[in-house]
Order: sequence, then structure tokens, then C-alpha cells
Amino acid sequence: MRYLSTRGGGVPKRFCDILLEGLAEDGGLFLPERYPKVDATTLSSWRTLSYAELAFEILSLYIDDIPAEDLRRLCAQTYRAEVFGGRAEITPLHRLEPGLYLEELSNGPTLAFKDMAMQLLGALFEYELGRRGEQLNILGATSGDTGSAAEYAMRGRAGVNVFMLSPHGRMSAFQQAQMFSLQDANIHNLAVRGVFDDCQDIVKAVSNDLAYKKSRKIGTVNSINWARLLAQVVYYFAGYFQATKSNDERVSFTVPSGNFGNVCAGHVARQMGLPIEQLVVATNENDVLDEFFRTGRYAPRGAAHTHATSSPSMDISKASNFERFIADVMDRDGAQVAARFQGGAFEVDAATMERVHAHYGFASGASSHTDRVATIRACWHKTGRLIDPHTADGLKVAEALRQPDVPMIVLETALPAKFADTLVEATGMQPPRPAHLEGIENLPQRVQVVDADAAQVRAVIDHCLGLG
Ligand SMILES: Cc1ncc(COP(=O)(O)O)c(C=O)c1O
Ligand SMILES: N[C@@H](CCOP(=O)(O)O)C(=O)O
Repeated sequence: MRYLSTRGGGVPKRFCDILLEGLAEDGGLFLPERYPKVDATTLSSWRTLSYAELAFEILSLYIDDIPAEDLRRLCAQTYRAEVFGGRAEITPLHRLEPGLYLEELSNGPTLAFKDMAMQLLGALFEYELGRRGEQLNILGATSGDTGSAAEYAMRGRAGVNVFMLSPHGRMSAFQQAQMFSLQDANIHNLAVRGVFDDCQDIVKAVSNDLAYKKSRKIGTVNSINWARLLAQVVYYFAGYFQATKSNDERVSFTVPSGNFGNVCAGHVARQMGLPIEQLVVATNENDVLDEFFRTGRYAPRGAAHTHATSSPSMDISKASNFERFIADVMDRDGAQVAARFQGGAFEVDAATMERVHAHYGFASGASSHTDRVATIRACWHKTGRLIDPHTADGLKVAEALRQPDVPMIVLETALPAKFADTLVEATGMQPPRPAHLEGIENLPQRVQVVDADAAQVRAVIDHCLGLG
């Protein structure tokens, strides 16, 4: 399989090259030249596989520059029950009521769905850097969960440093403590005076400085990196197999969305032939994506209009992976994609929106603080299940948009322990947390506060690398 930039520049590349490269040189995002199709016989043969074996089968369709036995071993080492809360299924399905499910994606080390891909990325980086005898300096942006997942996956790994940008004062106390309490020498936390989008813009600006990127060996762990999305495709198949008995059945997924990485992985699974009826995008008050799916207008907002909400990891107004989806909608016309994403807002016509809904199966809705608190409370009272605020945004939208006779799977993107204040407001109870994370907020923290300025971030990286 070869990979191309959404903006059409550069030459086709192989998987391990784009794994380390992250953002394409023309500022676009890598996509495989085509989505491999999975026929009914293959789909049936995958039904009984373990999660690790399923991951291997799916990854093999996209990766031809890692020997099969090595890739199989990396998948087996990554997707072990011990790493994912002792759950043999890795992403178990929990039935809330007939036809409505939660797919548990947050049983990994940092209690959010990011672990599903990041644990594999850590193994892939170490493997490939070892083969090449190279180092990688990862520059990432987080609104709360990517950061800790990346740091836990990369801490102590040979050949990797992590520089993680987060929006100063905008994450929950638990999320901050998860990241800032790490004392490993290869982990560097930078709190940016700004919002998540400022952090992501800095990652892109530094990556687009090609001379700097090359000389400092800068890589990415955000869903900018295709490998993140690829690993996330696997749990759509795993969820489908658990919710159905035969391939004649269809299911829908509702995905709490911010940077559009998670639901974009669902789009890839659907393009591969997984029988998905609808992909429902659920946003919080930062509803740029919901606005697009309702009206055809994509209007990213600035920091002043990006609200700080009680589902903070979704406080995003410029969804990076939306570019990948639009590239597919525009039949991979790189010039058209570049024109749209180098500019500000854009609009697509009614015929295109018809395809977005009917052909690509997208629908959307938004949730507010009042909605998510009410949803957490109702879910607790009706089912005895505590859910986190982001999952609540998903459940609220799923309940409004689910169709009769089509099972709806809501992706559980984090555990309640990460967002205690909102859980207490909704239920009057402190959410449970794993014993080893008790008191994490009281540990000493290590973080450097910087302006939303790429030059300042470059200076910090250079200083840490002993270059400035
Ligand atoms: C808990 C949680 N839910 C949902 C999202 C949104 O996912 P995505 O950015 O892939 O759309 C995020 C962050 O990405 C998150 O951390
Ligand atoms: N919500 C994310 C934001 C970054 O998303 P990513 O999927 O592109 O890494 C976070 O919690 O950091």
C-alpha cells in the first residue's frame, strides 16, 4: 500500500515512512491510495478472532513494509487483557437497553480511548526506530487525553522524546495530574497560553518548517498521523462483531467528536465494507462539525469563540481529520482540498451534502452542559452505569437520532474518573478510580508554561535537546 497527501503534493510513500513523517510535506494529511475492500467471506472469518488477531488482519491490509511475523507479534504484545483492564475482549460491548450499546474503549492505562491506538504506536515507533537506528522527537497537542496516552505509551522507550502541548488551565485536574506528574527524562510538558487549536496550529507550523522538522527529527502522535487512525479502525470491526450474529445485519455508531479522528476511523471501516448504517457525529457546545453536517457550511472558529465546556477534550474548533473526509468527498482532488483547508470557512453544495448523508452515512447532533449532566444522571438511574461527560454527549445525540431496528453503538471515549466535578454535579457521587491513581493530583508536577508561539516552542525543544 502507498500513501498520498490529501493536498496532492509529493510522491507516494510506504507505511513506515509516513509513520515517522506524520504531517505530509505539503501540509496535508496522508491517506492510503485506496481503501482495501473486505468481502463477506473474509468478514465472516474475522468474527471469531481475538482483538490482537483482528488488529493484525486489518493492519496487514495497509502495512507491507513490516514482516508479517513482526507485525503479528507487535499486535499480540499490545492488545493484552492485562493492559486493557483485564478484559479479554479488549473493547467489550455493554448493553444499556435493547438495541443501544456502549463500546468500552477506555480500559487502557490512561482511562481514555486514545490508549487503543497509542499503545500500538509506541510499539511501532520503537520497532521502526530500532530498525533504522534513529531517534524521534514527538511534538503533540492535547486537549486532555492524547497527551497522557502518548506519554504513558512512550515513557522510557528507546529513541523517543515527547514534547506535549496542552491548553493552559483548560484540562481537568485529573488529566493535568496524569501528564504533569510524570518525571521521565524523555517526557516534556508545555502548557500553552491558548486553546487546543493553538496547540495543534503550533504542531503544524513546526512540522511545516521542513528544515527544522528534518534536522530535529520531529514526528507526531496526534491523529494527524495515519497510524493512529488505522489502529482505531479495528474497534469498529470488533464492536460490529459483538453487536451482530451475521454480516447481513447493519449497525450505527455514535462518536463523541472533536478532532474528527475517531469518527474518521469509522468512515474508513465503512469504506472497507463494514456494514455500518450511520456514523453519527456528536459534538459539545463547540459545534463546528455539527453545523457542517446540518448545513454544508464548515466555519472553524478562533480561540475567542471556542468555549471551555464540561467535556473539555472536545473543545476543538478546527478538526484536523475533517480534511481527510473532505478529500474523499472530493474524490481526492488535491488542489480542491488544499484550496479549502488553506483558506478559512467553506461551503459545499446541496448535491454534495446529499452524498455526505446518503452515500457516506453521516448524521450529527450537539449537546450542552445541561444535556450532558441530565444524560449522565438518567443513565445512572436507568442502568446503574456511570458514564463520562464526552460519552454522555454521544449518548444524548444517539438517543435522539437512533433508527428503529438498527442497533446503535455509542463509543465510550473516557472513564468518569477523569471528570469528577461533572460526575458529582450529575449524580452527587465521586466516580470510582483505580487504586493506583488515588491521590494522583497531589504528586509533584513538572510543566513549563509558554505563549502560543511556534518560535518559543522550537526554542524549548532545542534547549531540551541540548541544541540551544
Ligand atoms: C474523551 C474524548 N472524547 C472524544 C474526543 C473526540 O475525539 P476525536 O478528536 O477523535 O474526534 C476526545 C479527543 O479527541 C476525547 O479525549
Ligand atoms: N481530544 C484530543 C485532542 C487531540 O486529538 P487527536 O486524536 O488528534 O490526538 C485530546 O484529548 O488530546
